[in-house]
Amino acid sequence: MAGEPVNVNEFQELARQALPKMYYDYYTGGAEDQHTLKENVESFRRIIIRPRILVDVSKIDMSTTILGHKTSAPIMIAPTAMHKLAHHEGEVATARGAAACDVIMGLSYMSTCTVEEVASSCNAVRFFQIYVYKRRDITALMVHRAEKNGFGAIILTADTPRLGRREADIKNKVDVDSRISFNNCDARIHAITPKIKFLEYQTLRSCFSQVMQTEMFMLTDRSTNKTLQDKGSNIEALAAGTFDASLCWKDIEWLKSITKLPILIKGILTSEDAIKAIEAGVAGIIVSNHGARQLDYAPATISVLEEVVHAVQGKVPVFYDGGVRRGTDIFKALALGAKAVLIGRAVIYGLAAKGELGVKQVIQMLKDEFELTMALSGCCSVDDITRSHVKTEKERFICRM
Ligand SMILES: Cc1cc2nc3c(=O)[nH]c(=O)nc-3n(C[C@H](O)[C@H](O)[C@H](O)COP(=O)(O)O)c2cc1C
Ligand SMILES: CCCCC(=O)C(=O)O
Repeated sequence: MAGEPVNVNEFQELARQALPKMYYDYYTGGAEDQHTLKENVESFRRIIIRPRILVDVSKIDMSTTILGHKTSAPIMIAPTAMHKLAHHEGEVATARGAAACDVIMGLSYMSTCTVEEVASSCNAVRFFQIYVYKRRDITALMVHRAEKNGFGAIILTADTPRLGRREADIKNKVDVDSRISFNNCDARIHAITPKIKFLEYQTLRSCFSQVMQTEMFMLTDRSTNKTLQDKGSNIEALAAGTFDASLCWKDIEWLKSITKLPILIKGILTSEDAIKAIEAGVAGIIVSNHGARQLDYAPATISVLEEVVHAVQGKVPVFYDGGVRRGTDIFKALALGAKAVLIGRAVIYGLAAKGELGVKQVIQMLKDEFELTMALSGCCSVDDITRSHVKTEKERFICRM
């Protein structure tokens, strides 16, 4: 590619060049046929913007407030795992990029920098995403560490009782570089499980096999005594061994009992679940299909946003993620009722291409595109963006009838 990247797709190409194939595939991939993966992006293309003209757009204000935090634009960093696979500075670089652009940083439970490192690296407003482990005590400790380190909310990811089937990862037998470990987990294990304090976490692989003895991970197929790594995705195996597939609605009560932080629930795709989430007392909903990495043939996220927004009736803010690659996508999601969007892969592409600078450039690019979209649509503030600014495919179809 000649010159500097001018859009997210060009950053994706730089990331492809920068990363070992195994990691690039992990970051970009979706589940099974990757039908939903394509639809997440394609469905945005089928929504048309209805611009208004002759509005004074000489001043555009993109800022908004998310759970009481003022932010420069309705954009957050989605929690995504293991940023050190993309860049040696990992989540610290991502958080600094977010801080530089004055947007909120979502930190993954499966991060390769600790909550303490991220907290001390910059002043980004940060939310902490959790998976709930079979070992609830471990998850509780992670929540307390996030709380102690000034995180502003807990994002409970609720669409991952098991990891989706990502076939590239299976083929690649995706594994993690031996210099990298889930630092958050390491520190946590040392802190709360004195019995295994003596263990050396030299490599992630040895971490896996050692921790297996504590029955947190079950990386060994007991019938053949072969590690799963010989068979398929190590990341899937990690999730299978640690994530609590019995997690259900009543557990939100448990989460509320261990933290005062507001809880956002991530992974809602239906009005039924949106209503349950409100009944459970969450502070906000993230409409998400996990970047199409979980259930293939789940709906494209943008196609169900409005259903959820209607069910929620303004009781809590509704956030959106999935397939956002352009400022116009952000505009469309807001027009359909989202308070803000979370950006997953696009940020990783920036990180892989250029570290902190790349994260900053990707977010800035999306902000610039969004600002231009607002101006060309006749919207001066995010509150000016209304449902009448877009037409969905269904509405266009009805018009033709
Ligand atoms: C490589 C990768 C890792 C992810 N890891 C996590 C994670 O650790 N926790 C989580 O809740 N979601 C995770 N997600 C899902 C994102 O938070 C988000 O829902 C998704 O990336 C949004 O779609 P997009 O990538 O098209 O923007 C991950 C997504 C990707 C692509
Ligand atoms: C065990 C790590 C899971 C990270 C994740 O959520 C994803 O890859 O989508």
